[in-house]
Amino acid sequence: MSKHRTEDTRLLDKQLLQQALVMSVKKLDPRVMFRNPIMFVVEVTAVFATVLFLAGLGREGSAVAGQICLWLWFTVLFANFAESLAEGRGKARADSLRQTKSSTQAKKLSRLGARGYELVPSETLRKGDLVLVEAGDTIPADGEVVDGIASVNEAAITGESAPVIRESGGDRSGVTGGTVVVSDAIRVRVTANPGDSFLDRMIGLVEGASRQKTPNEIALTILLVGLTIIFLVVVAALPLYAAYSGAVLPTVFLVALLITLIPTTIGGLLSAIGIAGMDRLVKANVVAKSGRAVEAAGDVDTLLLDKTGTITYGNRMAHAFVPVGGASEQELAEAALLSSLSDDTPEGKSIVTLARKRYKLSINEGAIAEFVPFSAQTRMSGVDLENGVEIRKGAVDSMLRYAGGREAAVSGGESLMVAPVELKPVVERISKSGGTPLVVARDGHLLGVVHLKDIVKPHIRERFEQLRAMGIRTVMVTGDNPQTAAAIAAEAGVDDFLAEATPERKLELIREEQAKGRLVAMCGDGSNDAPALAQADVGVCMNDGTAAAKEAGNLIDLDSDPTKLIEVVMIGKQLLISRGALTTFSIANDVAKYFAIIPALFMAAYPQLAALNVMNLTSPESAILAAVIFNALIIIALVPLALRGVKYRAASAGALLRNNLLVYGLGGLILPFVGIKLIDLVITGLGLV
Ligand SMILES: Nc1ncnc2c1ncn2[C@@H]1O[C@H](COP(=O)(O)OP(=O)(O)OP(=O)(O)O)[C@@H](O)[C@H]1O
Ligand SMILES: [K+]
Ligand SMILES: [Mg+2]
Repeated sequence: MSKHRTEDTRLLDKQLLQQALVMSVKKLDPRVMFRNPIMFVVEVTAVFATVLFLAGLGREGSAVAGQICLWLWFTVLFANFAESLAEGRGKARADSLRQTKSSTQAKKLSRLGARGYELVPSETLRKGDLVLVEAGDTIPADGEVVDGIASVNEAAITGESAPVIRESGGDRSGVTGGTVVVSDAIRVRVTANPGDSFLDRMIGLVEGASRQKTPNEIALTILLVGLTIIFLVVVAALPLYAAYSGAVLPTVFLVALLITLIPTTIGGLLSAIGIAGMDRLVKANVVAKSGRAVEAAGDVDTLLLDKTGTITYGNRMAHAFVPVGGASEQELAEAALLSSLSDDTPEGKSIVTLARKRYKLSINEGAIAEFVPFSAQTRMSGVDLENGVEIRKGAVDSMLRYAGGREAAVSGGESLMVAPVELKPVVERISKSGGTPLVVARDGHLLGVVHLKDIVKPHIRERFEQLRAMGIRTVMVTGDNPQTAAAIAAEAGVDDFLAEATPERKLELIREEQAKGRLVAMCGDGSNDAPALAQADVGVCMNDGTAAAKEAGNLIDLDSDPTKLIEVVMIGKQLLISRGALTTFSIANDVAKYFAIIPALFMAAYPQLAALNVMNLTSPESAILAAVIFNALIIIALVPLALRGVKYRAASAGALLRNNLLVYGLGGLILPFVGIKLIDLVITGLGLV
C-alpha cells in the first residue's frame, strides 16, 4: 500500500479541522461566495437581517430576530466549512508533492551521442533538450527515454517505493520529473517546459486550484437558482397578502421563510461533494485532468482495453523460432536477428537476446543499409541490407500482404500462393496458446515464425466479472491476429474483442459506440492508443505509458493498473449518486419546513391555519427559529455523508434510483418534522423564545 493512502483515511483530523474553520470565515468574502449563488443569497439575506436587527426597530430588534440572524450566519459558515474540509485533504497532499519539487542539477547533453555534459539547473531545461540521468540522480524534467534502460523509483509521485523499469522504445518510455533513477543510466528527451510539468499539474489538480464546475454541476446549479428565484418572488409577495388580511409580518420572519425554503442543503454541500469525489480518486492513485471525466466514468457503458501490456504483462518475449517451407532454423533465427538489431521494441530486443543465446549468432551490423522501424500501421519492422536483401518481420496478415505484393511486383501479374502449407498450422498452434506469431521473410520468401509469449495478468478475470455486474461491456482491442486475440479474450474473460486493429480502427470503434449513444472508456498506454484515448469519454492512461498517451487521456493511473477503472467507475457512480441523493433530500426537506413556518406566520390572521401546525410547536417565534436552526444544522449533519459519499453497490440503475428515492426522499420528508419538533422543545426549554 502506498503511504498516502493509509495516511489520510481519517475523516476528521485536528489540524484539518482548524484550517477548515479559518477558511470558512475567509470564504465569507462576497467575491468568493458569489461562485455559489444559493449561499450568496443566504449571505446577502443575513447581512440585510443583521442591519435591521442592529437598527432595532420594533420586532426586528427582538431577541428572536437576533437569534435568527445568528443562525443565518451559521448556515453560510457551515456550508463554507463543508467545502473547506473537502479542500483541506487535497491541500495536504499538494503540500507533500510540492516538497518533491526542488531544483536539481541536470546533466544536459548537446546531442544524443555526446560524451561530455554540461551541468545546468533543472528549471532552465526546455522541451526538446537532452539530458543524461545516472543512478542516484533525480530526473530533472518530464521526458521520454530515448536511449538506455534503468530502474526508477517513482515514490515521489505514486507513493509506491518498488522501482519500475523505464526504457527507450515501446510503451514504457515516459519518465516524470522528480522521480529518481536507482540503477543504470538513461538519456531523456525533455517533453515539458518548467511550470508545465506533470507534478505542477498534479499539484494544481489535487489542490482544487484549477477546479472548474462540471456541466452537470452547472446544470444543477441553474435548477437550484431557478428554485431560489421562485421562492424569492413568493416571499416578496407575502407582505401584500398579509396586509390584505390585516396581519403584519416582521421582515426577519420573511427572511427566515426564504432561507428555509430555498435548497440550502444541497446548495451548501454541492461543491464539497464534487471535491470529495476528486479526492477519493487521488486516494485511489488516479489523477483526473477534469471533473467531467470522473462523472462520465460513473455512467460508462463500454470499456475498451488494449491487449498487450494492459490485459497481459506486455513484455512479449521471443520463445522459439519455427521454420517453414524448407528454411532451416538457423536461417530463420539469423534473419529474425538481423531484422531486430535496430528494433527498439521489447519484442525486437527479446528476439535479439534469444537468437544470440540459443544460436550463438553474431552478425556484422555494417551490412545494414536501412532500418525500417516498427509502426502500428504497417505492423512490420525490418532492414534493407547493402547487398539489396530485404528482411521483414511482422503480424501474419501484414506479412502475407507484403509477401503477396512483392511477388506480384516481381512476377508482374497475379500474386501466387506465397505461404508454405505448414505456415497455417504453425500460426494456429501459437495463436491458440495465446502467443503472438511474428512471420519472418527474406526477399519476400517466408522463412518461418517467431513465437512471442505473453502472460495474462492474474485476477483480471474476476475484475472483468465485477465490471459486468456493473453493467459495463468489456472489449479487447488488439493489433494481434484474431486467433491470438480469441485465446487471450477467452482466458481473460472479456465480453468481446477486435483483432488486427490499427489506431484508426480503434478510433472508429469508439466513434461507432458513441454514435449508439454509449459512453466509452478506454484504457491504454501506447502512443498508438493516443487518438483513441482522446476520443473516448473516459481515457485512462497508465502512468508508465508514453508522453503522447498521457497527454491524450483525461485520467492517469499512477499505479498503471488497467483494472483500476473499476474503482474509477465506482467513484464516479458514488459521486453521481451522492449528489442525486442529497438533492432529493434537500428538496424534500424544504416541504416540511413549509409546514413549520407558514402556520406560524399567519396563525394570528387565520386561526384555521392552526390545523396545519401538525408539529404542535410552542409559538410562532419558536417554530420559525426552530426551522432556521434545523436548516443550518442539517448542513453540518450531512457533511460526513457528502465527504464519504453514499455507498455504492453493484445494482441496476432503476433499483438504485428506487432505493435512493425511498431513503433520501422519504427520509428528507420526515426528518425535519422530528428535528424541528425537538429543537422547538429544546429552545423553549432553555427559555430562548
Ligand atoms: N517489433 C515488431 N516488429 C514487427 N512486428 C511487430 C513488432 N511488435 C509487434 N508486432 C506485430 O504488430 C502487431 C501489433 O502490435 P501493437 O503493439 O501495435 O499492438 P496494439 O495495437 O498495441 O495492441 P496490443 O497492445 O494488444 O498488441 C502485433 O500483434 C505483432 O504481430
Ligand atoms: K433550505
Ligand atoms: Mg500496445
